[in-house]
Amino acid sequence: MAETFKDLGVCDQLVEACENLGWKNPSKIQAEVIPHALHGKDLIGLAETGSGKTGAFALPILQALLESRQAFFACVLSPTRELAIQIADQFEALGSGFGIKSIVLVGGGEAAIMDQYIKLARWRPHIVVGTPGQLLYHLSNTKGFSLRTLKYLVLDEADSLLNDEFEKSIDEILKIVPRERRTYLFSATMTRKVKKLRRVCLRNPVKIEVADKYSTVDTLEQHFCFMPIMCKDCYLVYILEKKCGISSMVFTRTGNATRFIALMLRNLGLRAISISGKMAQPKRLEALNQFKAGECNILICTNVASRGLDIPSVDMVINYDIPSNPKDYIHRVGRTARAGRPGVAISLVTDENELRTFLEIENRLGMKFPELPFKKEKVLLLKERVDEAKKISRRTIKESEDKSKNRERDDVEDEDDMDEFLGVENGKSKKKMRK
Ligand SMILES: Nc1ncnc2c1ncn2[C@@H]1O[C@H](COP(=O)(O)OP(=O)(O)OP(=O)(O)O)[C@@H](O)[C@H]1O
Repeated sequence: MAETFKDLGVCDQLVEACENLGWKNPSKIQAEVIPHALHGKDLIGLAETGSGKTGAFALPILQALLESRQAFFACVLSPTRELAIQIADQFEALGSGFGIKSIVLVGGGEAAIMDQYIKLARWRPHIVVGTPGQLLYHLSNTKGFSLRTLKYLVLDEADSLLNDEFEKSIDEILKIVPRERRTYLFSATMTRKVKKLRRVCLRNPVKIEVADKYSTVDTLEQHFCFMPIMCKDCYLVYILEKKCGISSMVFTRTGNATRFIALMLRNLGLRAISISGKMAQPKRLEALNQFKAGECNILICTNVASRGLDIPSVDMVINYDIPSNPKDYIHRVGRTARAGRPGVAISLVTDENELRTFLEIENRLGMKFPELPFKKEKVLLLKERVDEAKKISRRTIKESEDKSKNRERDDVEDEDDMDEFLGVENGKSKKKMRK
């Protein structure tokens, strides 16, 4: 196997860019993928979380771009906004030294759309990274932006993008982009459903699997902990306090739970922050940046943060709620133990249902995880503090909900005053509009 990026055929400029990032040697997936990519092949790349898949597709695209520069040369699709931003950062880090421009097309309100609109029109970036919906929005609404000359299409987290949720938008995008292009699909968990893969119109793709279909990395220590649901928060706090100072991600099922748990932990003096799909984009980014910068060392999140996010400092992942399938488990726990580093994953199992799901996960991975030997009496010493913290969180949430209800009511009353002022007829039509 090739020892260096140069051996793989990577050009000197990009070898230097890799060195600047501290990438001395190619990772396994990079070593396998890059030569095929440089020979112009379509690719399906399957490798563990944190194994350098982004570099595996970014380097060949950048090399081709350096040979013939062109606006809107490549498009990378991602299922989440945060991942899209991260992929664009990687292209920038590797390519900005030679003037490669990339843009991120993700939702985030009118200001974001305007900013993207201006950049697309005036800047004409080489690399477009985005979520399918926002890319389609710009393809339909932004003058002068088209992917008619696109040379490379990448579906990162391809199995997620080929799911029902994105089916319509991906099909629309595939209709728009030229058939004469290179197509790359990458993920740590890939669909084997040929029908799904066929939709993407790959041409004699080379399939590179550096991992078994379902696997986690060797440097990840995995455990579970069984407890009655009533004590779950005490166990969470116990673990986080025991491992205080390290950086952790805690996964829950719902956005409401992320908010509640983050408040509870903060009331206990822990530096926690939450992120979920329910939050407005600027808040999501702000929370993520605070976590990345180490201002908060505990991120409470939903699956929105489970795929692709590369935050090297994450030491521990806690499944507060068990993920509903092995794939989600792999992506969640893959937020730690990245690029050869060590990491710990702990799953909190509270009832028979969760236990069944957890056993399924173990089966699919072909592993048995040890149970953490916590002394229940010791954990329950926390109960009073935790209950008090929960009470305060509930009150805080109720107060903020009441405040926003009052604000809404004030807005409606303001409109009613305006209706009165404008006359009944006008008022009626306004109310209709409001409905
Ligand atoms: N050749 C390399 N040498 C050292 N570090 C590398 C190399 N290639 C990539 N990395 C680093 O490894 C980390 C993980 O890379 P990346 O995010 O591309 O993983 P991934 O395989 O896409 O993971 P996931 O499946 O979770 O999306 C990043 O911090 C990246 O900078």
